[in-house]
Amino acid sequence: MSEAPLVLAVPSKGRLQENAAAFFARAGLTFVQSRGARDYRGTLKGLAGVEVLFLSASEIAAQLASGAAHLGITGEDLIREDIPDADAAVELLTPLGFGHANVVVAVPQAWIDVRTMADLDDVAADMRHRHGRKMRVATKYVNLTRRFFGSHGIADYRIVESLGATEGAPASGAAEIIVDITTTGATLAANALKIVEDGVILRSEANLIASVRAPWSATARAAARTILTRIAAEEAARTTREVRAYLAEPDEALITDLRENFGAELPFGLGGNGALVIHCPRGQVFALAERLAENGADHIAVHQLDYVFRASNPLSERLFTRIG
Ligand SMILES: Nc1ncnc2c1ncn2[C@@H]1O[C@H](COP(=O)(O)OP(=O)(O)OP(=O)(O)O)[C@@H](O)[C@H]1O
Ligand SMILES: O=P(O)(O)OC[C@H]1O[C@H](OP(=O)(O)OP(=O)(O)O)[C@H](O)[C@@H]1O
Ligand SMILES: [Mg+2]
Repeated sequence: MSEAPLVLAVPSKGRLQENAAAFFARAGLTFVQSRGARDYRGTLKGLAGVEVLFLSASEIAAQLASGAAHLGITGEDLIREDIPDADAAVELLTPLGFGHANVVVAVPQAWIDVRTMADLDDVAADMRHRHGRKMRVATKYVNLTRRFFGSHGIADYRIVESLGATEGAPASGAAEIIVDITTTGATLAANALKIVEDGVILRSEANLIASVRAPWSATARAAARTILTRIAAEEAARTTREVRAYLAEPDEALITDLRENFGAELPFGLGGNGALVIHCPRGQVFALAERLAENGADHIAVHQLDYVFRASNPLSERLFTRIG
C-alpha cells in the first residue's frame, strides 16, 4: 500500500512523555527512533504504515486540529484551550488515567472575603469603579478563561498572557489573580494562592485523541485499527480476571446468576465436563469466588491476563463511527 501513512503524535518531553511511552509499550507498541532519542520522527516496530511524530503536548493538540496527525496523546486542557471547535475537529477516544490536572482560578490567600466566583465579580467591579482599572488575570489558558469568566458574567477584567511560572504573577505585581493548572496544589501554596471554590474550570487528564480532519486513507485506517485493537486488548485484560473452577454439575440457574450479578462471561462456552472458564470484572473476583464455592467448587484459580482480543472494541467503534 503506497497511500499516506497514519501519523501518530506522541509527547516528546514534559509531564506526559514517560506515561505515554509506557501506555503504548503495554499494548505491545514499541517506538523505533533510528537516529537516537533526539530523532523526532519514528516508526512502530513491526507495524507498517505508521509514522510517529515526537512533539510537545501543545503542538500535538495543534497537529490533531489541523489534521496533520491522525492519532495523538495530549491533555484535554490543551485540546479545549487550543482548538476553538474542539468537538468538531477531534474525537476524545478514551481518558488514560494519567496527566491529571485541574485548570483553576486562584487568588491571593490574603483575599479572605473572596471565596466564590460571585465574590470575584464584586472585587472586579469594585476595582473598576473605585480605581478605574481592570482586574488582571495572568494565564496561558486565555480561551478557557474568557469562556469561564463569561459564563459567570464577569466582564471587568483583563488577561495578561503568561508563558510560565504563572503563579508568581500576583507577587510580582504582573496581575492580581491567575488561571493555571494544578495537580498537588504545591505550587499554589508556595505562592500563597488559593483556589476559588467554584473556580475549577476543567478537570483534565491525558487522552487518546483522533483527528476528524486528517486524511483517513485506507492505509491509515488499517493501521489505526491495529493500534486501537491492541490498546483495547490490553485495557480489557487489565480490567478483567479469568476465573477457573470445576463444578460437577454447573446448572443454568447458576450460570445466569453469575452473568447477571457478577458481570461474568463464559468466553469459551460451557465445555461440558464441568470445567468453567469465566471472565469477570476485576472488582467482582472475590464475590464470584464465594458464589462458586457455595455451589461446590473446591478449587478456584484466578488469573491475570495479558491481552483479551475481541472481534470489536470500544475504541475502534468510536473512531470509525466518527470518521465513517
Ligand atoms: N503538574 C502536572 N501534573 C500532571 N499533569 C500535568 C501537570 N502539569 C501539566 N500536566 C499535563 O501535561 C500537559 C503538558 O504539560 P507540560 O508541563 O509537559 O508542558 P508545558 O509546560 O505545557 O509545555 P512546555 O514543556 O512545552 O513548556 C499539560 O497541559 C497537562 O495536560
Ligand atoms: O499543583 P502542582 O503539583 O504544584 O503542579 C502545578 C504546576 O505544574 C505545572 O508546571 P510545570 O512544572 O510543568 O512547569 P511549567 O510552568 O514550565 O509548565 C503547572 O503549570 C503548575 O505550575
Ligand atoms: Mg508544564
